[in-house]
Amino acid sequence: MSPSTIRTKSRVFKIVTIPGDGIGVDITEAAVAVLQKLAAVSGTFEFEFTEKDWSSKKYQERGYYMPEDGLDQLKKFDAIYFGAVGWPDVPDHISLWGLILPIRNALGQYVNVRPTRVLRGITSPLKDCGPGDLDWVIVRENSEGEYAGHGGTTHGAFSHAIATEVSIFTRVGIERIFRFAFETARSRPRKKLTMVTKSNAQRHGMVLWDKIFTEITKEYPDVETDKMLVDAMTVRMTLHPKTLDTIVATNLHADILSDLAAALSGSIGIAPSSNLDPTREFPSMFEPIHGSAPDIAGKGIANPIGAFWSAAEMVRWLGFTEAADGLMAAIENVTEAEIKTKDLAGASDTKTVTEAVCKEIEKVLQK
Ligand SMILES: NC(=O)C1=CN([C@@H]2O[C@H](COP(=O)(O)OP(=O)(O)OC[C@H]3O[C@@H](n4cnc5c(N)ncnc54)[C@H](O)[C@@H]3O)[C@@H](O)[C@H]2O)C=CC1
Ligand SMILES: CC(=O)C(=O)O
Ligand SMILES: [K+]
Ligand SMILES: [Mn+2]
Repeated sequence: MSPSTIRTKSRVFKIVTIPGDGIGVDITEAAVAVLQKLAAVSGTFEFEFTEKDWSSKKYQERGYYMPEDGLDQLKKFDAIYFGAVGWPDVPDHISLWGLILPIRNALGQYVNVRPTRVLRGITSPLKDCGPGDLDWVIVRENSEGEYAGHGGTTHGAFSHAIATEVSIFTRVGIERIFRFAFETARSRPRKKLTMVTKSNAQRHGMVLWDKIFTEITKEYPDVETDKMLVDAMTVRMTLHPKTLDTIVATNLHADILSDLAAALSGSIGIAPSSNLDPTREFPSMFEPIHGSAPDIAGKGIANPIGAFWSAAEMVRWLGFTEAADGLMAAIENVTEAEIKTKDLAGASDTKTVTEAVCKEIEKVLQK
């Protein structure tokens, strides 16, 4: 079959990949292989991948992470697949603010969705916590709050150095993230939303956060709600995981809680994230929640499951629910068969897990 005949049968999605640094490179390569297999087996869509070499290594060579028109380049694609950015020889605030944070901000990706559950075949560090006992979606505010980027440093070289890091909370930003969280909660069987705050100590931004939550709650009478202070939330997540379903939190709080959630579900290497522009004006970006893991980079042992789950979420966002569900089933068949990386107490490397998932995709989707 010539490429033109394939194109008349299926939709071609233009995906830009940014592998970045460390294990970001390994897991992006693995995710692309799995996405290609999924497209081939499903036959209803195709991917055309373009890779950008934007990374800390290139930053050191060229003096920039993205070229000046980098954000405009990204806007031409249907979706962005991201690995991780950050490397020990570049300060972490330079790498984050050179690549990932400008993308999230400039492309209107004000939501970061981070689902977590105990997959089949994976053991939670919590006792008596199997599949179904921990099944959460963390909705992270992804555009403002503690990561607004406002602040400055003066007298930096002196003993009286001063630095500010100003959290920004806007009515527009708070309303839109709560509405998204309520819609997410409403779409899930339990229709339950827990709001995380710290309005006891943070008496301005978090008080506005709480006030607007009370207002928006009235729009969703069918959703059960409760409210947790973030410190106590860590206790509830650990001791009473079954009592939680959908969770909404600020940029910093959700960043921390989602790493904890991943660890409680078995490993940080499993957890996915979707940086979404719900208006769909701009492309959304999909990436595992973990970073570049310099301690295991180059060893071929990174867990690719978080990358595959993120790929599944991308496929779902593009409108292919059956293929996304099929990919998740393939992943869980592989974890259940004990084909797992070291972080999950397994003995398989990245490549072996990737090949096993590709094989399962054929079994699950080629009926
Ligand atoms: N979105 C992004 O690009 C993110 C970037 N970072 C950056 O990544 C760099 C490293 O940050 P860390 O705090 O060490 O966090 P990290 O998530 O890279 O690693 C934390 C620990 O988890 C392990 N780990 C992470 N992913 C794994 C996987 N797929 N399989 C097996 N083990 C895995 C690592 O080996 C390490 O022991 C920093 O430069 C940081 O700024 C951190 C988080 C997100
Ligand atoms: C930067 C980071 O840690 C995150 O987005 O999860
Ligand atoms: K990442
Ligand atoms: Mn994080």
